[in-house]
Order: sequence, then structure tokens, then C-alpha cells
Amino acid sequence: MFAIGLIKEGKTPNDNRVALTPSQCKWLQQHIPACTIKVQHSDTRCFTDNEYKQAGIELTDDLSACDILLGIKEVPIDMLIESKTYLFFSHTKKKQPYNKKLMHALVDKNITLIDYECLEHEDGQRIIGFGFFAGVVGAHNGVMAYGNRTGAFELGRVYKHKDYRELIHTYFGLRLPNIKIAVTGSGRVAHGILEIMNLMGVTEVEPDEYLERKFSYPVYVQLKGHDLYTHKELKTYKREHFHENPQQYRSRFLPFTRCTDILMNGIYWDVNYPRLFEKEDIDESFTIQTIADITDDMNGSIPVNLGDQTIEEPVYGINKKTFQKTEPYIHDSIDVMAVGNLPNELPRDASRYFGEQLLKYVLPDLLGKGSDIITRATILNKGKLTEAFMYMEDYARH
Ligand SMILES: NC(=O)c1ccc[n+]([C@@H]2O[C@H](COP(=O)([O-])OP(=O)(O)OC[C@H]3O[C@@H](n4cnc5c(N)ncnc54)[C@H](O)[C@@H]3O)[C@@H](O)[C@H]2O)c1
Repeated sequence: MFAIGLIKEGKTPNDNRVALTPSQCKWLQQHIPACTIKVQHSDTRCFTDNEYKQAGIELTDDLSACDILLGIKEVPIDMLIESKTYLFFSHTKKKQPYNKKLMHALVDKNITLIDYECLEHEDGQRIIGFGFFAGVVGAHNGVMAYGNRTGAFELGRVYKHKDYRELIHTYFGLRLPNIKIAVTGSGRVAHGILEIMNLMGVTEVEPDEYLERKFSYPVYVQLKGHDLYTHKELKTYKREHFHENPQQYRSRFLPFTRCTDILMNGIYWDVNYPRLFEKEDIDESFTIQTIADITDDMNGSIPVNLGDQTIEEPVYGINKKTFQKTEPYIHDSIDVMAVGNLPNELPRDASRYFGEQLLKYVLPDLLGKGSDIITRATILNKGKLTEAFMYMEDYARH
């Protein structure tokens, strides 16, 4: 018998998401008879203890009999059980200083750590994540913020709805003005944004039309790598070359800052990548009024991202001259929506989607003979760094 435990999230503030929903647990127990699931009591999880009970899943406080423990966010050190196999987002692979102590504890307790973020197909595409619902919520919030600024329409808050289905019912009858929306990126986040664009009845147009034409209806353009970056000398874009040498490229986004009303940013970014634009580009010709920075790196691809807001208050203003933070929706400011845990506004749907990927691509191998995907995502094996993660030796040692 193989026992999987769903741990209670311990990080503060509490995350309400979970790796497997009650019906996914039930399905797993029915289809893999050698597997049982235990769920640790929690009163903050988006599915209640009672929902798991109704699905026939055992609830307990003690998961010490489980072989594999599934969480979402970093597990607090005092909640780690020795010698277990854990799956969660550890945020350690970039040697993040704030999780160094957690890494030391994982080593000391002989834990096997498989990090969701490192589960990748052979070509480097991530297998599981919450990006799609970050895109959904971020796009909604971006359009909502534009409505709040202009008074042209009103949209409510996502988290006040039970789930996604209920949310999209509220779009019935929504009529957006003739705005132009630029969507950047081509991954999960971008797909979530596009879903909302289509549900809100925004029409997709090509980049050249978007730049040159006026439309009598709302439009969006999706800008992918080759629309956003060009090699500084060769004036070309090759995806793999760009990923390996981003410093050799510059942004091509500037013309879009001169005709866009809302920017929905969903790209992948790191410090070596060019920003979409610079602060100095914010002049009289800069038309963007609302930025939904779903990518959300402080002072990153969006130079006026001054850090995170909360789910309750997701938007702040940036003064166009001083670049200081202001109240949202005021004259002479651009509104920025920047929240680091957007999927928590739709936790039930986000968890269901996450669990589906886990069931399809990870758990069968994890419960069976293992796979290259799992090996590549194993940072620690019984407290020891695996070969691919030896670059973390100085970080893991103490
Ligand atoms: N605000 C939030 O709550 C929230 C939630 C989830 C994700 N995010 C952020 O949104 C961004 C996009 O996430 P996603 O889920 O769409 O990612 P994804 O893995 O689904 O897609 C990333 C895309 O970027 C491309 N890319 C470019 N350079 C890359 C590189 N060096 N490494 C990997 N991919 C590269 C990939 O080809 C892919 O098309 C990330 O920065 C992520 O941290 C934010």
C-alpha cells in the first residue's frame, strides 16, 4: 500500500489552494487500488474537510504514516516530517536567500524534495503550474481597473465568486469601449489572459493592424517573443538563441506604448532580459493607462512595478513624472495591478487544474517506477543534492 498525504498549508499568510481536490482523491483511490490518501485537517483550504469526508477520504492530523506528502507553498520547518518525500514549490532552485534555512532543514531531516517548478518535459516546458488562472484573474483585474479609472463600466471582484463558472456569467451584457489591449507572452499566463479576452468579446487583431488602425470595437493583440524582441545587431529573433543570450536583444515594444490603453503582461522575464520599456519612455505619447503586470517582477519587465499589492487592494497608481506610488485611478498616474498570488482568487478552479496535471503527468510515475521527469525535478534525495542541483552545494551546506 502506498499512502499519499495532503498537508495543511502552514506558510503565513495561509494559502487556500491544494494539490488534489476531493473528487481527484476519490478517483485516485478508485483507479489505483494500491494507493490511499490521507488529508490533514485544515480550516483555510478552499475545499473543506467535510468535502473530503463526503468523497470518502480519511482526515487526520498525523501524516507520519504517509510515503509522499503533497503541499503547495514552502513547508514551515517545524512541520517537516523526517525522511519523507515531499512535493511543493520550494523556491530554492535560484538559491533564494529567504529559503536557505528551509533548505538546511530539508537536508538535516533526510528529506527527498521534488519541486513542482522543476517538473519539465524534455524540451524544458514546465508541466504543472498555476499560470493559467493567474492569467484569468489578472486579465479580469486589469479590465476592472480600467473600468474603475474611466467609469465606462463596472466589474466586480473575482474572489467574491464561488468559482470560474460563476465569474464568467457576470460578463454577460458587459460592453467594453473601443479600447486597445496589448497581451504579452505565450505561456500559461498568456493563455489565461486570452481566455478572458475572448469571453469578454474582445477581438484579436494582428500587430501591424493594431499599430496602424483605429477600430470601432475593442481589440487585443498577442505579442510573442518575435514581436517583442530583436537582436541588437542582426535584427533577427531566434527563440533558443534569445533564451540563451537575452542581453544581445532589445525590446520592440515601444510603438505599442503609443496606442495601447491596457497592457496585460504575461511574459517570462529575468534580470538579463530587456524590459518592455523604460521609465523615460513615459512621455506625452505614452497612452497606456492600466498595466496588469501578471508576470509581476518588482522593477522587472515593467519598470514601474514598485512591488506587490494584496488581493483585497490589487491596484496602485504611479505618478507619470515622479514615478512615485500614488492612490489608484487619479489624474497624471498610470494604474498598476501587481499581485503575486493571483490564482488564490479562484482557488477551487486553480487547484482542480493543478491536480489534473499532477494526475496525468506526475503521479502515475511517482507511484510506479519513476521517470526522467521526476528524476530531473528531484532536488534532494534523502537529504542529499542530486547531480543536476550540485550547483546549490554552497547554499545547502551549513
Ligand atoms: N502573479 C501571479 O500570481 C503569477 C502566477 C503564476 C505565474 N506568474 C508569472 O508569470 C510568468 C509567466 O508564467 P507562465 O506560467 O506563463 O510560464 P510558462 O512556463 O507557461 O511560459 C513561459 C513562456 O516563456 C517562454 N520563455 C522565455 N524565456 C524563457 C526561459 N528562459 N525559461 C523558460 N521559459 C521561457 C517559454 O518559452 C514559455 O512560452 C512567470 O514569470 C511567472 O512567475 C505570476
